[in-house]
Amino acid sequence: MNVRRPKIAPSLLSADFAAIADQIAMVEAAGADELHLDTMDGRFVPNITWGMKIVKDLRRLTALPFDCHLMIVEPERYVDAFREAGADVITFHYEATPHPHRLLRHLREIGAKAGIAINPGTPAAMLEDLIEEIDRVLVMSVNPGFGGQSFIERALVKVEEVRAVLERRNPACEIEVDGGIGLANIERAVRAGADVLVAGNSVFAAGDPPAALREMRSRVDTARAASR
Ligand SMILES: O=C(CO)[C@@H](O)[C@H](O)COP(=O)(O)O
Repeated sequence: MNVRRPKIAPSLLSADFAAIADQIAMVEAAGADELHLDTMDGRFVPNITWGMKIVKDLRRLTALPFDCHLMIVEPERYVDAFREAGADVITFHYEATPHPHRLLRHLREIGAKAGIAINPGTPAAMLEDLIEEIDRVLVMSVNPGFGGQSFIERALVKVEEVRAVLERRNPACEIEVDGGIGLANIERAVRAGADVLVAGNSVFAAGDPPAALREMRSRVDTARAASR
């Protein structure tokens, strides 16, 4: 049974980068467990965000773990640089490389937590031969590329499927859910088996972001206690 305390990871994609130091300090003070940093290349996804330089500069602002989600083609070309820039968890997309097994092993070799993400159209079963190599499975609950999209309910079934396999073969591995997470679904995501909840717009676009984060924290803890 999974008894870990779920983590909440505000997604900086939705933050105001003109005031990024304040935005990070705000979510850190409100209890964020880690920060989610989305790198997009305009090829794997239609949007473009930031690279290693930004990660390296942000690293100086906080000791919170950095969860770097690479929505890029050929992620193997860049993971070492993201690690050197300060990434703690590096998550690449199953759909973005022909060699996910090799890349997962490499991530552990360079001292990163090895994360792998699956798009809404990718079945959980595609991870079957990788399970023991993974530290974190990221189940996308929107199609990657943009913040503020609607949550795809089917993702919860996928979280349950992944949790069932992990319980048998790799119980230390975490499950992260990313996209459209907010008060309407965060408890259900925890009950399905999620350990890490990424929240972009539901935190940074809220009228009172610290209050929104604290409410999520409270609901997440209640949901985990009830599912024990
Ligand atoms: O990876 C992505 C989007 O592709 C996410 O990390 C978003 O940043 C989540 O934002 P919200 O859906 O929570 O607003």
